[in-house]
Amino acid sequence: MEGFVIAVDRGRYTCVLPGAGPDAPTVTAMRARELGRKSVVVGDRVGLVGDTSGAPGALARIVRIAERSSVLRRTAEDDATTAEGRLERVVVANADQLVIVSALADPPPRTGFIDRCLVAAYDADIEPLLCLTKADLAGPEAVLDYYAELELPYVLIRPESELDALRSLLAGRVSVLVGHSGVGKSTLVNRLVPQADRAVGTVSAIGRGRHTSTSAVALRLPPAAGRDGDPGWIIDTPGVRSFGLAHVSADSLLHGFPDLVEGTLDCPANCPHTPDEPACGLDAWVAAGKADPRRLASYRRLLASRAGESDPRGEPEPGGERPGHG
Ligand SMILES: Nc1nc2c(ncn2[C@@H]2O[C@H](COP(=O)(O)OP(=O)(O)OP(=O)(O)O)[C@@H](O)[C@H]2O)c(=O)[nH]1
Ligand SMILES: [Zn+2]
Repeated sequence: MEGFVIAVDRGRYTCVLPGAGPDAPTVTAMRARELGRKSVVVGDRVGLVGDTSGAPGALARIVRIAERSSVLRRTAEDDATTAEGRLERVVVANADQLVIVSALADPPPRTGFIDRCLVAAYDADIEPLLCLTKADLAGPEAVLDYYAELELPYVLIRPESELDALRSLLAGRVSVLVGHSGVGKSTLVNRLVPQADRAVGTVSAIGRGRHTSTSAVALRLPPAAGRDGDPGWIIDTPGVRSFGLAHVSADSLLHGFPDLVEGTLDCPANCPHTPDEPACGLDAWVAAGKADPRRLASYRRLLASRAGESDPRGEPEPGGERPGHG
């Protein structure tokens, strides 16, 4: 039997069988020994044997993991020079889209976080979608201006707005949602999947027990009125507050900044693109108005945090870096 892993909890994997309807029971499985050290994560397509009836107490075994079409990874820290920094985790397998949820106000948008997510998305070969919430509180102009050079798809969310545009972007695909605490991600998940019942306004899981649902969960989207076909799946990732990028090479980091790529064509071979490299073409590129200087600053901040030079947590940026303030 083929299964799709929708949740992982202490060595037990919850799977759904493709073709089984939304009301079919889920199958609980454990890993078979023959899998060795290979980890099974949410989004994996697996081969199941044993009792796949989904009856209470039934336990199936995962004997095979299908080749993954994409792998979203994160590292605990950014610093590629330390063992802790290199500790790499697969967050989700086989996602098609990374939905970066950012509030337009309360909390204000952090383009440093969004840039980090974009690097992770391009690195994983997952399409990004910018989901700007709390559009009732502030306009999107400053954020959109910052990303003007990128063809970054986006949707705006207000409390009373229809979610049709978002639903059509989610249809038929597996989308992972990431966002900082308080941006309205749980509110959005509950609107998209009313039966999900995700906790809203819980402030943050930080400081609580580690077991307070910090692992990823895949939720089946309900059929949308007037639309046929698979409505898709969303994967909520309550535990992912940031993406450490130590596993991403300096060159791959640049893929998160497509507006800067052309500016490196005249760089010397093996240019580190750092501010202390006088021959780096990026300074001239920005000086010539070909890209926004804030974009280069953000790229170099990520480069530096990877090299262990600055704030290794890479959490929010220093004040004044917000769009429209730089
Ligand atoms: N004005 C406004 N407030 C919103 C909107 N969406 C969510 N909120 C409020 O923002 C607060 C945080 O929302 P949550 O959904 O809990 O945010 P979260 O991103 O899930 O954060 P955690 O619960 O910490 O994971 C709540 O008080 C929501 O009612 C919105 O579109 N507009
Ligand atoms: Zn360079």
